[in-house]
Amino acid sequence: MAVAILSLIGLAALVLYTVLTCYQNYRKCPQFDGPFLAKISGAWLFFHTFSGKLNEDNAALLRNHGSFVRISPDKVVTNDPVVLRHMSSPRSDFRRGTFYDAFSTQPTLRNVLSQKDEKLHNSLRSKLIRGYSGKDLPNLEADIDARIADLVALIGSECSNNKLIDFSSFAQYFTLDVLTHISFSAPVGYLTQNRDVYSYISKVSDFLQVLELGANIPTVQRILDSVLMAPFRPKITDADGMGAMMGMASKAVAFHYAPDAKAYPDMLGSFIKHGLTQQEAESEAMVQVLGGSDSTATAVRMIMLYIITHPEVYGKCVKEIEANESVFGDSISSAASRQHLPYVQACIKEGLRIWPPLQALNSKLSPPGGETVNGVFIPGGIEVCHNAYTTQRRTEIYGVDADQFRPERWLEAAEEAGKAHAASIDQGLGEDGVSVGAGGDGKTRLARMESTLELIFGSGRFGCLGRHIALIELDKVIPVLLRDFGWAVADPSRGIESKCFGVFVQKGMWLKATPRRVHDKHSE
Ligand code: HEM
Repeated sequence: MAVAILSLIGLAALVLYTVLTCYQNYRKCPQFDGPFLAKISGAWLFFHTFSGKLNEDNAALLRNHGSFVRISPDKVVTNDPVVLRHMSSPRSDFRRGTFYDAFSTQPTLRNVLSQKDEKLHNSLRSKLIRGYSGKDLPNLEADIDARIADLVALIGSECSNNKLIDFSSFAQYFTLDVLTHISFSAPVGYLTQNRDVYSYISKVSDFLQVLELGANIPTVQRILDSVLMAPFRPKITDADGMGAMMGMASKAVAFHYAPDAKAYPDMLGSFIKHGLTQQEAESEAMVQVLGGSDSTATAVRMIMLYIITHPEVYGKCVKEIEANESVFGDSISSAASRQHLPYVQACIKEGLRIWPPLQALNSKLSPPGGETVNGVFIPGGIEVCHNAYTTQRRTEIYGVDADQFRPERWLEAAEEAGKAHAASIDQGLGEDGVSVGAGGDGKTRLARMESTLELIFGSGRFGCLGRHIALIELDKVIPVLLRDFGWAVADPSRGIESKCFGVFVQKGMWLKATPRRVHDKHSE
């Protein structure tokens, strides 16, 4: 009897505690609407992150509830460009949210992506900026050309064996080889070996789901950072996966820091020149690979997929490239692509818009007293997250057909603004690497579209450092692939399998390629 009474009291206490916690959670920002479960606990966000389609679920909520929706007790998601730009602007009191805690390769060592202290972040950024902006990389384009030549040679050899191409893998082989080449002067050779070296891609794909759960749910991150999890963390001695890639980066760093090492004209060489320590360099090397390979691979895949599945668009691209054949060599420079291929450039922009390659929450924390931004009061201590999918489909910015892939919108807006064609989106990066987007207020439709598109790379003091490199890759590789091969989706009933864990895990993009041009392999 006594046991039964004690159990009942215990149960009642538990119920009371749960109810009080849920009520306290609810009170944090009751003014924002959202699913009931999200207002009282982190469960909604946990399950929707786990599902691999949080981006779409948040998009559906934003379509129903307006520009702010609550997705956990202290998190709201938005697609308001004014708010997004404000939070990252140099003088804003918003800070990085808990999201960024997940991106340290070791719990105690912060890198540029995970550093939340503003001063330390600024100082780190200033040491990295010349490497990322390409200013210290005299061979940047030539190195990318060499890897494009490998990609073309690989596709050519698969064609001659009459094989279908798994373009989802090839796109990532390409971006991994480019990044390891320009970062450490040592491409891994994914393309030449035509295989997932270190099983990096397959293992990291599984790891991304855990990474995203940690980024979105602080309790999960605390568990991942605990000593209990230490044995399961990637180590540089691992034979495969992320650990093996860290091992490779660590060797490259040691090589660069050796007492008798020469000054290499690569990103690591630039970081050393600007004062990065060896330990910091190891951590930054992994940010480059993790931050830059999946995102750019998704961009290459989706831009290609949208072009080749829109016959009229595809035809116009090929016509434009053929008309300019005489100005290109085997490779196509970024400048030539931007100057001579306005329609292809519009396709690149439209592809990045319709499918932003990174759709993570990138939460920013409101200042202690709260702040009113664009007419909305955000209480203190609330994390404001981004939904890139719907930001890039805002009809008042892109037009009523914003849900459609229609590259012409960029050329029409440019004509309206009295320009020959829409500029590349790589135009707004200041000397210090802080984006200087116009904001769009009172500007032409083109300026509003461009400054909104820029948000796919973040903005202001947190804007993507690798944007310039990613855009050069796209300027070059998309026209070369369209010039050198004819493309068709192998199974029209299936395009690509995609899961979103902030970055996309994409598989099964089977294409049929047909050579259109005889070319020599022109690598290195
Ligand atoms: C199309 C490709 C890419 C997209 C869409 C993209 C997007 C982004 C976004 C949204 C952020 C976070 C912004 C924020 O926190 O608010 C970011 C940060 C970052 N990205 Fe990229 N990125 C791309 C390619 C790359 C590449 C190729 C590299 C490396 C070469 C790279 C390196 C970085 C770094 C280092 C940061 C952290 C910057 C900082 O904290 O100051 N990214 N990127």
